Amino acid sequence: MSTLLRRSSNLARVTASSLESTICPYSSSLPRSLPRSSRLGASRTRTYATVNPGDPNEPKDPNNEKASKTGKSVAENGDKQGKPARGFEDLYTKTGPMSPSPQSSKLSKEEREAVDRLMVTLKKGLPKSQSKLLEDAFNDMKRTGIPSEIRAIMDKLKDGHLDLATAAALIRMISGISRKHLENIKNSSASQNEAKKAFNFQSTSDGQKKKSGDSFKEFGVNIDTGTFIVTAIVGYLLYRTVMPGENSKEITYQEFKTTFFDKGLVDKLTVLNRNRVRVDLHREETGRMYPESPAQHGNFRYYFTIGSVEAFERRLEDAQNEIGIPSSERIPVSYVDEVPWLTGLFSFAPTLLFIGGLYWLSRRAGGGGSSQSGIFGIGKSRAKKFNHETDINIRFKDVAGMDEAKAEIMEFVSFLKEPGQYQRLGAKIPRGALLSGPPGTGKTLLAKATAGESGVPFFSISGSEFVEIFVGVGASRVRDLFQNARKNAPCIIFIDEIDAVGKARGKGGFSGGNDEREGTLNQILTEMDGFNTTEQVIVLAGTNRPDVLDQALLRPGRFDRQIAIDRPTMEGRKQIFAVHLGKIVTSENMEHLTGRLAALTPGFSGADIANCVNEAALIAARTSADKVSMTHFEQAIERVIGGLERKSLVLNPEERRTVAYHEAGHAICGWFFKYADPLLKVSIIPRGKGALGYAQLLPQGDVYLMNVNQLMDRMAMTLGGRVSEELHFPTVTSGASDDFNKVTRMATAMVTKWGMSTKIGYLYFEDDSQQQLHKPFSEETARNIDSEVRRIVDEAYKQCRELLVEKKKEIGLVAEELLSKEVLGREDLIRILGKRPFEDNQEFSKYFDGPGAGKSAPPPPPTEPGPPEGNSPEAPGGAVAVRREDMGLFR
Ligand SMILES: Nc1ncnc2c1ncn2[C@@H]1O[C@H](COP(=O)(O)OP(=O)(O)OP(=O)(O)O)[C@@H](O)[C@H]1O
Repeated sequence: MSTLLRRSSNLARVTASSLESTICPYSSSLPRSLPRSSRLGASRTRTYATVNPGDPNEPKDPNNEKASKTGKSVAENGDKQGKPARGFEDLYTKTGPMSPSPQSSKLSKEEREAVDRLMVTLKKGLPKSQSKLLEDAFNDMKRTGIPSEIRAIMDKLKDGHLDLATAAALIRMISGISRKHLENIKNSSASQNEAKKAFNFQSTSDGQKKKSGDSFKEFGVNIDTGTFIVTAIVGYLLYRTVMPGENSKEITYQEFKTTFFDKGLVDKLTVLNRNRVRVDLHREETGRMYPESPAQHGNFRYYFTIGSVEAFERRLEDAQNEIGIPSSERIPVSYVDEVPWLTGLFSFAPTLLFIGGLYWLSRRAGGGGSSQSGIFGIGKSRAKKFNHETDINIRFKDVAGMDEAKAEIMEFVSFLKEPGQYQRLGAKIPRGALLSGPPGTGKTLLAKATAGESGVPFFSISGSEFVEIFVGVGASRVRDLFQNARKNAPCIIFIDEIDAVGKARGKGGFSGGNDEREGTLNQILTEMDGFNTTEQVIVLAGTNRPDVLDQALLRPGRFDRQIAIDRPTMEGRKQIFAVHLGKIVTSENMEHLTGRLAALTPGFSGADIANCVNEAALIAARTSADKVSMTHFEQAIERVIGGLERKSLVLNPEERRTVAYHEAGHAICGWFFKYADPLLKVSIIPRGKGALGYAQLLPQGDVYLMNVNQLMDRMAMTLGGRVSEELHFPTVTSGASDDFNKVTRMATAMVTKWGMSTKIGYLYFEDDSQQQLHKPFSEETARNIDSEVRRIVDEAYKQCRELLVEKKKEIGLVAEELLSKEVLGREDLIRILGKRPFEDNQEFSKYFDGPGAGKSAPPPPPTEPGPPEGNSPEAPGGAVAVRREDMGLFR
């Protein structure tokens, strides 16, 4: 047989006979000669691979037919059957993002099968609704084919080429498809509904529904649809082209020669990158000879490796000479330097990364429940709009206390209600008001009440919501917010925590990179300037740190009014309790209850009070009580101040004894020092963090100033625990460390801030808490401060020791009773120690010694006006305001 093969004239015969004998032994209808012309084979192969839309053998799509009659494209017909895959429509129309080609290219059978396989794989990883969408997209694609431009690109890819121009065309086309798709869907409410259904998205519930925000929301949803289609196309292309296992097979040169070349099946050869040869076969002949072979499929190729091009050419030449192929019919060989697919893909990577990144950002920016989703909503304001008719039911009556602040802000209300009255007289209303004060003092509440009273919409946003990682987003959100507000005028904008964006510029310190924040602030400044005097938009802002704000914000014409809202006074607390107790079921006498609770909670903010009332109700519910009683309120306050009872913490008897004597020391001091605050309760039940016991002393009303006597008594009382330990035990414990901390800070403040040391004089030195490199005083002054602090503390110690030595027996009585009962109230102390030898403040006596006071169950919780520490905020005029955080328990 080998001799025969060497004779070229016998080739056809041998090939035919071998076919007859090995594959189709009974077929006599085979052509006697097989085509040698590679061109003929190639054209047949192409016809097989790509079915032309006009191919008479293809079943005719009625819509296509109709379309061709009317001159319309498939997409333009738009009915169910003929509708192209969503996102492809414009590729068939003149207005599409691509060149106006009305051509589409149907998928071949094998391509349809490949799409099915791909679909099965992809669907595995998708949720149901989305896999349905993907299936629809693929089915549409199978039904209507793919745009001819994509076909062209695929053909190129099939040939193994991926030049940059093709890659760019692909990207351009895909982005064109998705852009056009989005535009279409945005304009088409029908499509919106479909997308909504598919994704089961919730619609927003607020009143803005019809406004621009919503279209963005749906826009965001449809991005997904577009993405699916684009994904489908890219996935398909990649699948068809990248999966080498399906489309190619490596063989050796010997296999190539004996299996294909010698049998005349080779159509053409392509030398790739000078080291590999791709074999294109005559499909039909191969199919006949090897019906099982994948080589008969349109895009299947064999490859073999060569050592060098010269050697390959020589071998091929010899082989062709051997079988006698005339030079005119030699197998064509072409040479291609191609970018391998993976390399090509890598060159794609930046673009893909970019597209993926944008997509991811769009998802991220759309999160957080904002009314806009997608990258397109990133510059939109996230302010929540409260509708005055439905959402804001807060009025001034709900804001207790702060009468001055209310009076101040009332002017805004009357301007919004009756602007004419002001405008007639040529008065300009202040643009905005800055509400400043500690957390939870009711700033937001007051702003809401202002909106509620004036009956206008209320936009609420927090300063931090302006800030994004992108430069310019903050400013754009500010612009959007003010634009919205102008459209809804008259209205109120409330920017909470404005210090997040309103910090003084140029004070970034080492942090740098504050451009975005500054840009946002500048935009706020500009917008506030931008209102004309008749525009009824009031800007209210809240902050805990008015001191750090940029001065430009505070100048007249911007936040003209600065309203300081401090923690409520005794009277304020009563009113706030009254507001919150309104919702609670209790049979206590309201007047007495609110007064007593207010007395128990010096330094509490409105939010603390609201929390206490709620806690009390929870405690009552936990104990299945049918109403909330004084006991519950007191337990709640104790819990808020002292922390949770730590029942699991079991002290050994010796420790328990030490704690009892320590607390008894504090209690005796509180009882017998004239200027100490009256004692309310002593306990040796561990609570909160590290408190093994505590003595609770209650300030007689709100304290704003303290004199030297009060300070000395308080320091002496603070040292009472340690002194008692010294008097009753052979050694002392570490339990007094917190007391020493307080005493030292108090004495230091007396020396360095309050001018209470004659040696240092009337000087004020900043705290050293910021670890300044250079102390603002000399070494000598430092030594003097040290010695003065020491002297004051020593004096307090002496004072305390003198008292406790004298009252050693009483300490023992209190401590032993404490050991047996764990908690002693005021009544117990009166029983053990007799009446306090000093007159108590009337208000205090009314709630704690009066006729009603005894009724209240186990005495209440811990609070004690904190020592006027060095860092405690000072009220105007140097008065020291008592803050809740300054209040400590005498542990
Ligand atoms: N004067 C008040 N009257 C009634 N309730 C109050 C008052 N002040 C505060 N509250 C209660 O405290 C809660 C929190 O108050 P709000 O949010 O207004 O504090 P804020 O000053 O804005 O706090 P932050 O500075 O932390 O934002 C309110 O919802 C309300 O229940």
